[in-house]
Amino acid sequence: MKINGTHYRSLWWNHENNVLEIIDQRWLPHELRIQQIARLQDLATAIVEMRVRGAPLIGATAAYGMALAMAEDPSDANLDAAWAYLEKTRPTAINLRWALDRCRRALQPLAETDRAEAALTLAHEIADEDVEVNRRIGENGLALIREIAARKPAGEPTRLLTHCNAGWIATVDWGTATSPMYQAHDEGIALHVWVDETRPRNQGALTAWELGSHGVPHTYITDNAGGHMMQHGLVDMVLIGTDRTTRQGDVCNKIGSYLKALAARDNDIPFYVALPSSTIDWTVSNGVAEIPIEERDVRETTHVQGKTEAGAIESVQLTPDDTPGGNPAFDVTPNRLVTGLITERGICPATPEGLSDMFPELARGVE
Ligand SMILES: CSC[C@@H](O)[C@@H](O)C(=O)COP(=O)(O)O
Repeated sequence: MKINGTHYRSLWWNHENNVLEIIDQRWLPHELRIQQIARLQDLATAIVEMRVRGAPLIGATAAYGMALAMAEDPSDANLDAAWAYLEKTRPTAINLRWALDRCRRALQPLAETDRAEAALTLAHEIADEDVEVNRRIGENGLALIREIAARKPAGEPTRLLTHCNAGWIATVDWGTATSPMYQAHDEGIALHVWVDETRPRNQGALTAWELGSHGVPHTYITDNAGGHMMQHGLVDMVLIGTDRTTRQGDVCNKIGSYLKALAARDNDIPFYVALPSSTIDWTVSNGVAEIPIEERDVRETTHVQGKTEAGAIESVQLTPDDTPGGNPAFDVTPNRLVTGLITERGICPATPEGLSDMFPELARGVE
């Protein structure tokens, strides 16, 4: 999507210097900083520190990590070592393992001399595919928004609520939850998006920045405001992304998503989740019992980063000195609270049958 009129992806390969370039998201929305990455270790740090973040982008970044590793040492031992090293960078988003498995499967049978080039080609392929898949998710979600918009009184916008940042910078381009929003806006449908701040890391500020750059009307609200907005008829649909979706349709996403699903159910508001099939973990069923939830540094809860009046980006402490903090980064919304899953192939119910009918060949992979 565009930043100040220039089209960007969230990461790209610099062919001149043979390095990966990323947007370092720690400084957004206040500063656009690009980082060049030439070493596997730096790429892993970028994932751990959330310079790159969002499930699909983590997957694409990891594929470039495998390419950097193969350029350094294409041996079998290093192929396995790079897989293991990258796999432990973040535990919840399954796109990470999906991309690493795909790379290892493709590279293992090749001669060592061919691996570096093949790994880079594959990383480009994974990145390009992500863009196309998200564009299609947008088309499928757009059909839903059109239906809701058609029922609205003239002059009233369709009001969506989103949580976290499932936007273009959480993917290679388009985003998952935001892709239908961008496409609806571009088609001329009047939209208004309620953007949850998403404490503790405030990914809502990233979503607000994205939507603002594209001209989509939106309002940044506190995480606690959503239920109130729903009770007052101000939300037509909740639309979020996911980091891991189980084979029965449970959805693991940024902490706080579950509470929005509960409020949506209580108010009879459709709750949709947008995802590429690479976010489905066919090996797990019960999300609450089986998905590992990342526990992040408590400093993310006790401190907050923002821009001072003088324009400097600074971190300040919110809590008394030495306050113990807890920071589970994701939660699971059980499938019974999910109205539907918007995928690149279409919209399906969040049920075992819904998913296996939509992706029979993937579902069969573990049966
Ligand atoms: C298209 S991204 C979907 C999810 O990855 C997104 O909603 C999310 O939870 C991101 O978490 P983050 O911790 O910022 O990587």
